[in-house]
Amino acid sequence: MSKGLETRAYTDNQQAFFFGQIKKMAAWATQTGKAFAFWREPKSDNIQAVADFSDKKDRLTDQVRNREKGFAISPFSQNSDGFFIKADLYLSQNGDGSHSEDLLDQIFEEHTKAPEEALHYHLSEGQETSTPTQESDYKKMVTDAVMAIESGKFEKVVPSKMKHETLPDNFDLFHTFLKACEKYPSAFVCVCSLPEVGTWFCATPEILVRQDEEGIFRTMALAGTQVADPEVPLAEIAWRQKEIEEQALVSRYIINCFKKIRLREFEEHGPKTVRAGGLTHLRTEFRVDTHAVGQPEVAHQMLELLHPTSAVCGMPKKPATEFIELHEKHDREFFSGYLGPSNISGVTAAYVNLRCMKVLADKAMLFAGAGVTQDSDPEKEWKETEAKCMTLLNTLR
Ligand SMILES: C=C(O[C@@H]1C=C(C(=O)O)C=C[C@H]1O)C(=O)O
Repeated sequence: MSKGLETRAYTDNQQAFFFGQIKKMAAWATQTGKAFAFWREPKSDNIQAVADFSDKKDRLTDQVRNREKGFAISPFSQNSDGFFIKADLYLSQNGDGSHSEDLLDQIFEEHTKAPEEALHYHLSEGQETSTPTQESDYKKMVTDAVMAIESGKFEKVVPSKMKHETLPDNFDLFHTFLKACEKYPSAFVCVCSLPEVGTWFCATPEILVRQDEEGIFRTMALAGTQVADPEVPLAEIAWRQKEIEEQALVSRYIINCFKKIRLREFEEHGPKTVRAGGLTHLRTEFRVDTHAVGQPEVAHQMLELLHPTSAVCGMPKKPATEFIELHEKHDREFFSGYLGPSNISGVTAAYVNLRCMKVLADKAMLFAGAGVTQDSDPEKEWKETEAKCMTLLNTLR
């Protein structure tokens, strides 16, 4: 098992101390205009955090490739850059973060006294006015998508919606984060907060790329969705042709990307039915031993080629993107983009920003999409997006 996936027992004191540090970091960073992120990787209990000391955030360019330590967040649109949060400060619950208590207190100064308050986070201006997607508009979009598919414009598209939820009076983002960590042990749970962007929170089931310190590269084709019936064992869940084809398209897309970088030796496992919160999906996992195949740059190369995958955009990519740009009334911003740690404890990972929300002062903007193919039913796709939104709504209510 790689270093990032260890689990350890923490004493209550250790935990309270570490959680206090994260709260102090967030208070200091928010009040001084610094970017920060904290996260927990799937099947790990190690919460990690980074903060960038600079006032102006770097646009995401070559930092991941250049092996800089930090945290990357990239939007859905390929026309705008993401951001890179440098790990000037790195905290890790398992003790890998190498900052002494004194040094941290010095950095956080007056913020050291207020760790009991609700977690502070950056707010972005300008988005509060965008209106949530109406059910009728979403269904019309699905109908239009099916027509476009029938007329041969593309094979698959993933229309999305945006939904508002009022935050509870006693809302505490850190508490919500911990609740999501507990409820969704297999998800990548993350808070990413920048003055330029605002604050995003996700509990996503989807790895875009992950390469660990042993050089093992992973990605996955995740698509096809059903609301999980806890009574039915995973092995007994049946899939319709529609979902099987939809997921196979994503697998094919990934294999094509491997071909583009002339990578022939990869392991393919699946498709298998997997649970993600209250949902089940079909998933094929891909694994490459980058040392054995002599291609150490697979993660960087694949990141450029994969994003956005047909799981969140469609196939072929260009006409599907055009459909999304033309039909969706909201700006996806960082929804269905990617985010994750870069060169932290030997791990570089980008997860697809799904089951996510943008956190505002008194409300959240939730985002969800559903893969539309020729056989899609507008009612079913709408219900699927509602079910996807429940992942985070269940941590708020
Ligand atoms: C687009 C989303 O999820 C993606 C789309 C899926 C689908 O269409 O069945 C399933 C998993 C994800 O790859 C989302 O969660 O908003």
